[in-house]
Amino acid sequence: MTINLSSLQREIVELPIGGAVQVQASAGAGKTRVLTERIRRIRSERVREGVIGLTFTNKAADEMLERLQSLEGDTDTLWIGTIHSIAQSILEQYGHVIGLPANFQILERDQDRMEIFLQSLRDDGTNIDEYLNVDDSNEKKNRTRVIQGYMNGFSQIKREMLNEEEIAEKFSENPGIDKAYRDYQSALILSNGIDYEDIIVFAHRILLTNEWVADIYRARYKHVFVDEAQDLNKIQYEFVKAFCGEKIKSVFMVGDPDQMIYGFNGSSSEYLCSNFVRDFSPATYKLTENFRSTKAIIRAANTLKPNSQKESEFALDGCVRLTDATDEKGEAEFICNTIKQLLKLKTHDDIEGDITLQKMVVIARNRFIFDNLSKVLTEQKIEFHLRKGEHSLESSSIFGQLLDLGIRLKINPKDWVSEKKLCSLLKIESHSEWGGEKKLSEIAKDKFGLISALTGIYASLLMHIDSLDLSSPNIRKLVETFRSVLSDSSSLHNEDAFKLELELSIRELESFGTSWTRFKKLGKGETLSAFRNSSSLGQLNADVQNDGLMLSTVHTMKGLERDIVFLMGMAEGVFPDYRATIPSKIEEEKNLAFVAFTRARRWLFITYPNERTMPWGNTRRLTKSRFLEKIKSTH
Ligand SMILES: Nc1ncnc2c1ncn2[C@@H]1O[C@H](COP(=O)(O)OP(=O)(O)OP(=O)(O)O)[C@@H](O)[C@H]1O
Repeated sequence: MTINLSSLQREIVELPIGGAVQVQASAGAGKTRVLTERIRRIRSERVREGVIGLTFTNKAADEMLERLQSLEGDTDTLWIGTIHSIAQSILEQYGHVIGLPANFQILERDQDRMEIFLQSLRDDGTNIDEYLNVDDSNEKKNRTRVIQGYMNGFSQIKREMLNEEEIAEKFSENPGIDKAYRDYQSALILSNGIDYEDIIVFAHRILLTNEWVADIYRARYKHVFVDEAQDLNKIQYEFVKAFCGEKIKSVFMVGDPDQMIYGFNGSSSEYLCSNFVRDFSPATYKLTENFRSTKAIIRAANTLKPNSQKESEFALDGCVRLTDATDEKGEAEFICNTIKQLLKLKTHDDIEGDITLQKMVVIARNRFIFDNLSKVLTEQKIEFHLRKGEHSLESSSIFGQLLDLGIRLKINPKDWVSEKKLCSLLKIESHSEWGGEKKLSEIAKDKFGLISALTGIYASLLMHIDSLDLSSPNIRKLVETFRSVLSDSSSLHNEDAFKLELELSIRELESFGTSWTRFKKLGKGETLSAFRNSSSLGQLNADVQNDGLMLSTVHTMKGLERDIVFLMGMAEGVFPDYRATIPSKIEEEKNLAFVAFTRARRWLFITYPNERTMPWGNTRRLTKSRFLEKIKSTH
């Protein structure tokens, strides 16, 4: 297969193999194309040398794999995944060398990590429950925010690899944080849990302190690629560096500083632009030709980031339209009507093939902006779906929750957070403060306080989970058994609530089964623990049928493109977000707006309402977003 490459793109792909390369490329300049083509070239010339490709999202990893699908050769030495999943797999293999238990579990929910923190405070004699137990709801919120502030601090300490002195300096207004942090870490370890940041922190530690482990990987993978490298944070960058050590020099990083949108996660384009240059002395390239968008869109993007991109030789004129509406409903109606007109138009010289809903997307700064639009789309019978983020939805039926909690407990009996939740769901006494003693089958024999026609099924579910073989669980049998048990229960009651709960239980059981099938198909492992951790990292989300018009936040639209883009809610306070008050935050909002504009291939419709209804009923005047100051509608 031959792929079009510009002469500069080709030059990068053809660079001698072995050295480091940095590519800074603007939106639509073909970053992903250059990266995958270079991997293809290395794979064809150095058949035996493994390649590792690091991305930030599972979607990006899947897309890269798809583009490389036709590659010949040993696929065992092509390892494409998110930084987290690759680090996690190092932990699964070699966690023991730094004392990590084999059944460690990723605590992906904020709420679970918070529970661990609260317990560590209780153990330290702090009466945290009394502190949080206040009647005044505002005060309660404030106090919860204080606790959340600590949790954010812990993440920052890990991400930025702060030592004691640096912690004292950074958190000078909160001198207790260092001790709270150490207590939190001990409590996490006691429950065999690790949090997201720990995945990278621990993998980094393994590679740094055990050269022999790092050498095993380095013997296999000789070339490292990092996509969207503008989003690296410190620990992630250091992880890549530790992976390479002195032996791997062939490191290819590509990114666009104008699209750095994860500042809240400690990301900084400095790692791509400065640290990488300092540590690896790469050949450096800049790609500015935008192959994706029409002239009108490139002009609009350049109003935000002057001279960031050039039109490609073949760029069409395209169009950008700015429209305001009286209120949010008016804005939603305008979008719906325009969509209908476009569909009626059927074809246009600017668009290849028919104009369809699949060629369009509506983007907004946050998902709440879609409320009015969703209503109007439903009324007008226009099919749509909201693009989901990376993380799987939590179960909501009791059966689904028990399945999840039961499996967590089966893997890790020390997981007292799950035990507490499971007991509270079944309305039984928690066995002990710290859990870990009671087996699921014993819990199943308890007299549940939960009144439901399904309690017998819940008990047998726990027994069944308890009997699973940890190293090779028969999940298919579990799913089949309970699908038929649940289906047979439909005649037990006629109430709507019961039927709905039953339906949801079956759906959640089936999606659990689908995740297992995906886990096996992707060859992610055999054990129950690997299955759960893979699921925590969002690697097993089923490819849901996404029909009709896509609605997406800017963050979930990153890296994607559509012929026709609607960007709605472009008013001050919404975009930029009202919380962005300092210059660096405003700059990041501008990067987000830049990402939003540049998702469009042909036409961009930007809208904003002049008035907004607040949740308590009042209305508020809105003004046009500062990011539209220099935008002029084209016709
Ligand atoms: N040399 C080329 N000739 C024609 N089209 C190209 C060329 N290079 C890239 N493209 C097309 O331009 C679009 C953008 O490419 P790609 O997605 O690789 O860019 P990107 O730099 O990763 O974009 P972004 O960062 O904005 O998501 C794609 O539709 C791609 O097929």
